[in-house]
Amino acid sequence: MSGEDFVVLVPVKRLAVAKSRLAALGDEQRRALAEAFVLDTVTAALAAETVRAVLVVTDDHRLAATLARMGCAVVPDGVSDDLNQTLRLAAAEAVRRWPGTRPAALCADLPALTPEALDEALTHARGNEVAVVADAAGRGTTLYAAAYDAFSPRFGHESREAHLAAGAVEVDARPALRQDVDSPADLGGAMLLGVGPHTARATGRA
Ligand SMILES: Nc1nc2c(ncn2[C@@H]2O[C@H](COP(=O)(O)OP(=O)(O)OP(=O)(O)O)[C@@H](O)[C@H]2O)c(=O)[nH]1
Ligand SMILES: C=C(OP(=O)(O)O)C(=O)O
Repeated sequence: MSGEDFVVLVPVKRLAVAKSRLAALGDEQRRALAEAFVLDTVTAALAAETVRAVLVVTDDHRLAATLARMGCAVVPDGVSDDLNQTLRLAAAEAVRRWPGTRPAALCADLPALTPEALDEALTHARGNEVAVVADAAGRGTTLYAAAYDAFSPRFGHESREAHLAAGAVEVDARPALRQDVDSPADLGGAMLLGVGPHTARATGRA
């Protein structure tokens, strides 16, 4: 598992509009959960042994300040409303700042993520030009890691299939890395796995 050779790129939508599929929980709770998921996700990524740096991409200025205090590098979106192009630009910035590293895009809604789960998947990813981890539903993608020259993510609708069709290799991962939270039911799944402290507080479990 040795070698801090990955820069983890974490895209984060502005909290005012993030996690719209949790709107039924009320605006305050939607926002609190969206923030808690980000904080638990980056806490795990920062602690992973294979990770040289965590580069968060966000236009949320208040959250950016919090994340910088935690030890993340933060850049604004390169373009508006185009997650994949924003990630490509962030990958270029990552390789410029940390030469010799590989970019890996990680979704920001993984409150059960552990450093060990991320290390294990990135270790498997290392042997492939492009590697992905599917979300718990088997339709989306939680992690996309690629050599810089091949870095061309296709996050969005049915992204697992889109990534595989473009030649990515799917790597095994623990549930902690696959359980993204898009809906209230997904939150139940993450709670069963065990969530990080921010999400535990936001759900009243801490
Ligand atoms: N920086 C940035 N991050 C984005 C953007 N769109 C989505 N993301 C992030 O990309 C990941 C997947 O996002 P989505 O599923 O599209 O959005 P979400 O906020 O998680 O959930 P919904 O609003 O319910 O779709 C999450 O980490 C988002 O925060 C964007 O335009 N800019
Ligand atoms: C954008 C994606 O995430 P979500 O499952 O959160 O929509 C995706 O899986 O490609």
